[in-house]
Amino acid sequence: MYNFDEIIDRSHTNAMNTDGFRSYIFHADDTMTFPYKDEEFIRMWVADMEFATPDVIIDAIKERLDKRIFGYTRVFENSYYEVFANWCMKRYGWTFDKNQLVMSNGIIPALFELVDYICKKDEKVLFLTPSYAYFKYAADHNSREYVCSDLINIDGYYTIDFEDLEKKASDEKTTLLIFCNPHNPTGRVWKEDELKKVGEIIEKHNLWVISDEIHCDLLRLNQTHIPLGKVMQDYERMITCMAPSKTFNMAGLMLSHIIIRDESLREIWLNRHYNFDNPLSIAAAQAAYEKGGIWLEELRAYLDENFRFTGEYLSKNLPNAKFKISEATYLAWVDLGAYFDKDEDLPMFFAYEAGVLLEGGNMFVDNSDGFIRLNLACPISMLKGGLKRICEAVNKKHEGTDK
Ligand SMILES: Cc1ncc(COP(=O)(O)O)c(C/N=C2\CONC2=O)c1O
Repeated sequence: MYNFDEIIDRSHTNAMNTDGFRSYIFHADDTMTFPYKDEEFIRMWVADMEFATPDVIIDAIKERLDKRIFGYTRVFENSYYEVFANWCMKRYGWTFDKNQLVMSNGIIPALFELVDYICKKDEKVLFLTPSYAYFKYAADHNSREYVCSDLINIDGYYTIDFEDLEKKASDEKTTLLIFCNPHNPTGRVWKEDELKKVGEIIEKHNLWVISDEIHCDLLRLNQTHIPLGKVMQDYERMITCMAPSKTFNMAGLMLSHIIIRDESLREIWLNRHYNFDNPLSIAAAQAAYEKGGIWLEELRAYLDENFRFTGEYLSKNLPNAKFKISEATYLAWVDLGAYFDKDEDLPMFFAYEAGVLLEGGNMFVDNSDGFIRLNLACPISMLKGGLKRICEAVNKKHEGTDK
């Protein structure tokens, strides 16, 4: 049994989570002050976990350290591919040809590059909203126009507006769909019928599609991930992005898998990459997929309980909040529209009034006003403290009103 209740001190580790919030959330420098000391904040924002990376991964890194030489390295041994391909087959019933796999030190940098390789200057990038903001930034960074298709929200359960998606996909200048599967921030796990409809639209309009599946292992226990590539087995204009970074809390090791089916696009990528990788990251990733399954199942059970607790706590203490337990990710997407005006800066409110760092609607491109996103990948004691502060701050704001 792993101890997910353990509070781990992350100070002096150059963690984005503890040291990067002023610039990332508030676009401010270190002179920005709050009524709370930095160490007094309860951090529920950036998507990494407060849990120790699995011991099997740490042991693999230590074993590689004992080899004592860290020269130029890339994945040469077939065992790496076999371990990852086996993981995909066992957990998703899907795999891919070894020659389609390239490595990237992150999915964000891969998105930034792929938009440039795929979309001509006057072409557009399409994605669903609310959205992880880096889909927008990948278009902005490359001076490509982006187009959003708003998801339909019915009492906190989000579905794809296929009519709107089709309409936007039919624009001949829209050539790339960035598809988030599972979806951040709504937590949806797209089902086979939904994926088939998306696939039909992609094929009909001959779109390129990047299926960003970074959250695909962080499922509630009753969910199963279906890669888009499994539904579109023969579609060449597809890139699938996966990584151990979210699953095993190793984003700082900067290793992700980009599976590029189209040979000419893969050639462009390889020609632009001096593609060496960090030997410690390779050792970590291989151990994760080879031996991390037991830890992952215990993590999933712990997260399911954190989600259950969150649902109960909010319904008791913030009855007008709308919240559906995410089908995947460790991110809770909570509609506080009943308590705040549309243009309220929610991250600022909760940092000042509750001492909680969280991400808020205006950080998810569009179709997200009045929402907060809470990272639940933390010990239950931390979660209880964060939820208590959040609810007290909202209720204090509304003291004397009927909300
Ligand atoms: C959908 C999605 N794609 C890519 C990434 C980042 O990939 P990387 O470059 O690390 O390989 C994230 C991380 N999501 C984060 C990170 O902090 N807050 C979030 O929502 C993500 O949610």
